[in-house]
Amino acid sequence: MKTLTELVCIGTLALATGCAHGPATEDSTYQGLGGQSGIRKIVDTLVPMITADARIKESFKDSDLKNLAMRLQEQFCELAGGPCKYKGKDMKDIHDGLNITNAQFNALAEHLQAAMDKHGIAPAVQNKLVARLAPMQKEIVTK
Ligand code: HEM
Repeated sequence: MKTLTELVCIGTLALATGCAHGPATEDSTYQGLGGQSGIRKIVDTLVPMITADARIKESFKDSDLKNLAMRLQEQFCELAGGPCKYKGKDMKDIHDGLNITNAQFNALAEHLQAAMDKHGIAPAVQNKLVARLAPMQKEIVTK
């Protein structure tokens, strides 16, 4: 078993190596999603799935779907460690008053996974993105 000192040394070495290569940006998830064009394809598959699903489509009846697609692309790109900045509204503010349930949140997450499957995204990469979206559940679900 490694001693604490050894572990600290390994950690320090890893940090030093990271610093030598510039700021540590975790972009393997972004690359795994296929970069900007891969993310665009996923979102372009996802949005029609959302608006066709009886469990959630009612919420989007007055929505600007072009704007939604653009914001989702920015958001997924940023969360995946890509070179984007989400410029949309605060997650709590935009979803407030929609009375979204856990089941509806899960429905959207399932569609996202199906869209990623359709574009051949590796399960480990899918899991990373979904794990980064998961903390938003408490901001989005109000019912
Ligand atoms: C993983 C879960 C979800 C994520 C990451 C997410 C993300 C987003 C984003 C980025 C926007 C755009 C904000 C903006 O326009 O500035 C948005 C808007 C919206 N979301 Fe969600 N959302 C999620 C779940 C849901 C669910 C489950 C529903 C409804 C059942 C929902 C309904 C809406 C509606 C109605 C809008 C407003 C669209 C518009 O009118 O422009 N969202 N969401």
